[in-house]
Amino acid sequence: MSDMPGDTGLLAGRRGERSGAPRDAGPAPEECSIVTRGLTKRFRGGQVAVDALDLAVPGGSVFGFLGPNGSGKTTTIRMLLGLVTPTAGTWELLGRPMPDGMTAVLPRVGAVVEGPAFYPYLTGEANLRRYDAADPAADPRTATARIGHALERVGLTAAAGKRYRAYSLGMRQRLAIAAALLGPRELLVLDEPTNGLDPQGTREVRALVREIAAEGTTVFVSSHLLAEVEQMCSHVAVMRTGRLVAQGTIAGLLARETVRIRVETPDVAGAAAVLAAAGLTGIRAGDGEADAELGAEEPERICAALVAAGVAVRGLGVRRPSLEDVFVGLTGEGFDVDG
Ligand SMILES: Nc1ncnc2c1ncn2[C@@H]1O[C@H](COP(=O)(O)OP(=O)(O)OP(=O)(O)O)[C@@H](O)[C@H]1O
Repeated sequence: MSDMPGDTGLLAGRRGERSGAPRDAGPAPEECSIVTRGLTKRFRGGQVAVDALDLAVPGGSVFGFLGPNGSGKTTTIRMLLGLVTPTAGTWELLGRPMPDGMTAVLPRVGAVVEGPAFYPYLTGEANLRRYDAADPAADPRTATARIGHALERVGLTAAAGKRYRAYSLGMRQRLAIAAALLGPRELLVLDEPTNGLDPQGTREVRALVREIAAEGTTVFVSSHLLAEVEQMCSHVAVMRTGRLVAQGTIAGLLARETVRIRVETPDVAGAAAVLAAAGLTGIRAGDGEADAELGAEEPERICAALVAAGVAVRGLGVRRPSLEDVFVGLTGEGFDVDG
């Protein structure tokens, strides 16, 4: 998704405070499915759950809304959908200012926010039929086709006649997504869709999210799992205690970090000299290994230079930064990947 608007990592908050912060303003608001400005929620008792949030979710993106438990993700999603009233700030969904545009926009938005209430003794299909019948905008004459299509979209056609209680956790979550997809949706909002799922269920949901996005629906998905967001999303925003730490494309955020080359060798001094001669910087000579910032240099050229210089190479590796490295760099602390 390299043609996304704003294909650079963005620092959140007041730009320019941090030296070297990109000054890219991000995607234009009219290209965004979700825009928030200064969105804030202070609960009674004074706790600020979401603090002056500025989000820009480009249309067509799979946008990961990442943060540890309690960082304000669910509260944000509930504000976006009109389930919680913000204390301050404004927001737009699909180009319409909220909450005024709610009635017009919400039919174009699918959401799985709380665990959906499905009847265990009904089949998946019958449960969807109940959901569909409860929607006053849904034409009952086309219900069967709509339900069939939703089941097909989430890969549950073969299991449509099974009772919900016999569904695996992954199938249950896929049924919840099917319920959110009963109408044609331009935006799908999922709050921690893989929470509590086993690895198989997680894979199913991840694949489904990618498919839905490939069909053109913008997906806004919250998660406390870094690796999951890295695998599933084109964009990410990171929350920490109610505040936005960073947002942008994953590629853009990763590009901020340095790729390093590491040489395992008994001749550390010789290796360091070759790395320096190749013009690499940030050289570190350790116990049995030397490493340096690779920059735009090609690892195979470094390998050839080491061999040509007679340096005995036991191992050679290129370390590409992970999203976690980015967050450590941005926040100065680690991210609890397991929540
Ligand atoms: N109704 C409420 N009244 C008071 N405080 C609340 C309320 N709802 C949430 N909070 C608090 O606001 C903060 C943010 O909670 P929120 O549920 O939005 O975080 P989250 O990132 O979605 O975490 P989780 O994944 O655990 O739901 C938390 O400290 C939470 O205790």
